[in-house]
Amino acid sequence: MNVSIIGGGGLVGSCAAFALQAGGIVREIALVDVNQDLVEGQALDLLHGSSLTADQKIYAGGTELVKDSDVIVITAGLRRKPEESRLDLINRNVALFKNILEDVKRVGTKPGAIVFVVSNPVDVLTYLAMKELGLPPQQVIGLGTVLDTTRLRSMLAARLDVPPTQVSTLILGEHGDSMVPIWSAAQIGGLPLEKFPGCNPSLIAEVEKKTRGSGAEVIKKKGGAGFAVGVSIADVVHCIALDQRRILPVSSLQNGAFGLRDVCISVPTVMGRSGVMKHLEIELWPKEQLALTQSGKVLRETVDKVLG
Ligand SMILES: NC(=O)C1=CN([C@@H]2O[C@H](COP(=O)(O)OP(=O)(O)OC[C@H]3O[C@@H](n4cnc5c(N)ncnc54)[C@H](O)[C@@H]3O)[C@@H](O)[C@H]2O)C=CC1
Ligand SMILES: CC(=O)C(=O)O
Repeated sequence: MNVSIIGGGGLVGSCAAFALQAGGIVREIALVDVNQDLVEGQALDLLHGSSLTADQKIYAGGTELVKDSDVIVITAGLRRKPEESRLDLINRNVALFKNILEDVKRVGTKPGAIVFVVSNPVDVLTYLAMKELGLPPQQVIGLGTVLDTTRLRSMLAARLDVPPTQVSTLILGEHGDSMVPIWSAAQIGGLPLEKFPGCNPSLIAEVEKKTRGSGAEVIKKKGGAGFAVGVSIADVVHCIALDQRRILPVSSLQNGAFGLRDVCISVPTVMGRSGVMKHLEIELWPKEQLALTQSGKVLRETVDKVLG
């Protein structure tokens, strides 16, 4: 498995590369960035630790490297400011992103390669990538609400003093202001969250509020998310590499699940070596379904504006 990261010199791209190195599952990690010195420095720094991690090839170069990749991760792009929404970034990031897609098209991709978008606004840019690259929709995904979901799980675990890996909750919808926590399906160690000792509605509301604001909080305090988004990206790449067929809230083109159509948005998605294998639909609480429908509408309207 050969993975390239376009934007690999930046914070998100380099943290993803480090998480992939620590994971030791993928064989090659290629870092691509317009900032040559920075990306060469990142690759060198990673390479220096490779005798203590796994037998991987790690190197930097230009966009031509993506033609040999099984997964092409795109993290290149501008960061939002703390007071900006992810959708506000659209005006600043679309032109840059279209140039990257042109470059990828020019060098070409391997048959079956998965394009994995992380740059924001991720759902809109995933749709753009799917349209511009002309790849089958199952081969184009976005990180969607994978990061939001791990943030929610981790903060709920800390608040209830339980191991984070025992928390099973999900956020669906937009990676942005209209994200939808699915409390109806939340469990801890197989027990329903609402009956879990110490849990109550005000604790749930507090954790939800913290999760919604956590991206902006990290930007304000350290400039942008790195470690958590890095491990989130690696988790999705490992699921693809090992054909694990796990259910992940990645963003992908919808064709009817939860009433969502012609929009890239996060729903429970079975992910394997071929990319998106299946979208799973369950009955939600009516207010959750309504919020998911609304989230899809927000994204559809933005896509209409961007694509004219
Ligand atoms: N989907 C998600 O959950 C998350 C998405 N993000 C998004 O990821 C993106 C990157 O964030 P950071 O890494 O913090 O920014 P950064 O500024 O640290 O890195 C961006 C990198 O992209 C490179 N770049 C710019 N244009 C390029 C091009 N045409 N080709 C190749 N490389 C290019 C820059 O040289 C820079 O190294 C932002 O859009 C941010 O909003 C960040 C965190 C979470
Ligand atoms: C930047 C961003 O999207 C986040 O940290 O959630």
